[in-house]
Amino acid sequence: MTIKGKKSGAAPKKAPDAAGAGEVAKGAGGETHQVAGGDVATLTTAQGAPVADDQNTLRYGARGPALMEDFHFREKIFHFDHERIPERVVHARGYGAHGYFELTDSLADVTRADIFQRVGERTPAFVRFSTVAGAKGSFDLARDVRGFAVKLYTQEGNWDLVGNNIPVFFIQDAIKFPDMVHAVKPAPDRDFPQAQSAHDNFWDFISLTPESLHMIMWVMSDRAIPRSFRFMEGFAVHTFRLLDAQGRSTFVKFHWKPKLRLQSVVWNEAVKINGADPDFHRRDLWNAITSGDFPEWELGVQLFDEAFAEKFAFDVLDPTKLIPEEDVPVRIVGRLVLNRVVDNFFAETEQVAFCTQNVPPGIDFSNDPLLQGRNFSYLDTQIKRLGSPNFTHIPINAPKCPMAHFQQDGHMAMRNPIGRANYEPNSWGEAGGPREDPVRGFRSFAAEETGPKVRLRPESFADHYSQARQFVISQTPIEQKHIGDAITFELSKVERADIRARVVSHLRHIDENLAATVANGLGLPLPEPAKAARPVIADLPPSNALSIVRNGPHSFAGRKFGILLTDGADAGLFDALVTAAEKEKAIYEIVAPKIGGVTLSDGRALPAQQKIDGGPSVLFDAVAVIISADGATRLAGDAAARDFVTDAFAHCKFIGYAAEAIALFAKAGLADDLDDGCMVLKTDADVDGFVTACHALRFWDHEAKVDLDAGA
Ligand code: HEM
Repeated sequence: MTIKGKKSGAAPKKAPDAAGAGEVAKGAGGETHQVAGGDVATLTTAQGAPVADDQNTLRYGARGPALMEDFHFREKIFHFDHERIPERVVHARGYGAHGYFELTDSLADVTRADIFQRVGERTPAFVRFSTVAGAKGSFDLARDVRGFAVKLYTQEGNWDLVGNNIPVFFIQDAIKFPDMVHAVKPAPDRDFPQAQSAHDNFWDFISLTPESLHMIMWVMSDRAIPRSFRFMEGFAVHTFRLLDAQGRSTFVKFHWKPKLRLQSVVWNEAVKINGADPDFHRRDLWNAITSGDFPEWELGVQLFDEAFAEKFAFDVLDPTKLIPEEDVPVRIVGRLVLNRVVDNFFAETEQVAFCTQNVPPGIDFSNDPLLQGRNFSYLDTQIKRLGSPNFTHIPINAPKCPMAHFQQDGHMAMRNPIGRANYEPNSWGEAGGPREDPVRGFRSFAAEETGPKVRLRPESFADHYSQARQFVISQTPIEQKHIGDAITFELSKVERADIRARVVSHLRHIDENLAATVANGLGLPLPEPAKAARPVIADLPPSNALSIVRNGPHSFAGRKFGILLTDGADAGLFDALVTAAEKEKAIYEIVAPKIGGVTLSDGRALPAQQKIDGGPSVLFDAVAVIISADGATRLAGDAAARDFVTDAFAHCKFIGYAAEAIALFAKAGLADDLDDGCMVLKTDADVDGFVTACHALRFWDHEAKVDLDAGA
């Protein structure tokens, strides 16, 4: 059959490109052709052949069928069809950045690890933060543990500190990990709820796994809804070993402490942030780094020996227990600075592969059964996820130190050993490739182990409640209230009443007030206490290090003001606020009725960063409402503007306002509630006072005035 049509490849007419990319031409169908030339590169196929037309498939006649001969189309579509790889089975949603670790205090006395020898030396680092349960496309403010995985490219091999923002874990033995993860992920029949633990399966598992109760207290606290990655701690959780040149061992727990100190949001706010900006945490990290405000953490170590381990009330191999900082102080030995965003999300953040077994000489494992299982799991899952054992060839995973080995071939091998010898021992002398190094090489701690081969949980792991209790009593009253609210909320989503009651039966061992609050919030008779495997140690002292509020920021640096402006807003007040904010190293965004901005009282035009309905107050740490009388009257009729102030109030944020704003507060129902957390701004001194007040985390008194949670 003959199909009539125009010849393909007729050159379109060119004109300068409005988008600034060379010349632009319109094709016969009106489609846009941007044309290479000057500094603009030529588009090619993956084989390097220059492409003439990327808008039209090759076809027989303008309206005829596509031709199989079109290698450019086939290559482009086939590659697109294969773009996806499996997401991580846990921690699927994550965000990474580059930086460095700098040693500030040598650990040469206890370890031969090269990274800990020379004060002032910098080691390149890559960090990936994540949520655990949600899919890759879920939202940032899920109530969840945050992953805090650090890859340190040391001169003696990559060291991965694959941690979380919580120092303990749900389970004591890795064999329970698939069950725990299945339970928290969406139910297999209905595939919901997404990125949430508030459902029957999760709480069923928890209620039958009392070892998880300590971790549960952390996850129900505000630790699980951090303000941003920049304001959270990181922990490697397990007890590791440091080994010196003689092979002597010191136990160690690793901590990351944020320079900006700790800050979280409140639950009602988290729920709204997820709607307003599901990328809240990743955007925050990206913006901080690209604006030069580099996030920073200190690396701390808790060092202890066998003698301490023997006398400690819990087993140091039990990952559901922490060692209070009051018992073993955290020694700061270095700092981690994130100073470069990725060039490409997939190439770096998605393809990075952390693994607990990646340790350099001088660092070693303990017998923690969770750690031992992790060492197996990560490598296995990454071969599946990245498709080949050669994922170590991907630049983000490759060591930055010299390396040589005889591993070869496999899918996507990028650098096979060169030369004739691909085995050892061999007779090829210097050309024979690498050899062992008994001095520099990795050596395991020569632990002497005895005992029968058994499946047996040690009795020293049997105390499930004492540290959970210690965590709760270490919180300030507002933080304790949040824990109660969170458990009540989560259990209110659990359909089976017996599961709700079983959870409360555990809480009775942790804190009777907490158990009573939750039971009351659920409308549940207080159940009998669960059968405890070990009596609770009720007199563990509170630890200040466990509270966020007690470790909150000392300034407003790195935090964000939302400044609501209208036309005619007081220019002097605005300038004073900006000056104070900049002095504080704070960030601010202008929120206005129109994204085009406002005209201030002195006639100056200012663009806005947010339109009022796209910039709710949940996106800010504190707000200022600098609006004219006319603006206040107009905004009083706008639901988004009213929400801006009522939410800021309900979420205990400091509010600074121009006197003219009162009409908006009145309409929002707040006029009678304005208290010390709401400051009228008239003078520069008022503005300074407001910014200083904002140093505190929140003005918690507001929470008593608003009914955020029916269970409270
Ligand atoms: C203290 C307990 C644990 C912590 C702190 C932890 C932490 C993490 C972190 C931070 C990630 C994300 C890494 C990244 O950003 O790519 C991750 C991923 C993962 N974890 Fe864990 N995890 C723990 C327990 C476990 C256990 C017990 C297992 C299995 C036995 C496990 C298996 C995995 C797997 C399979 C991945 C996905 C890795 C990948 O696809 O690259 N984790 N974990």
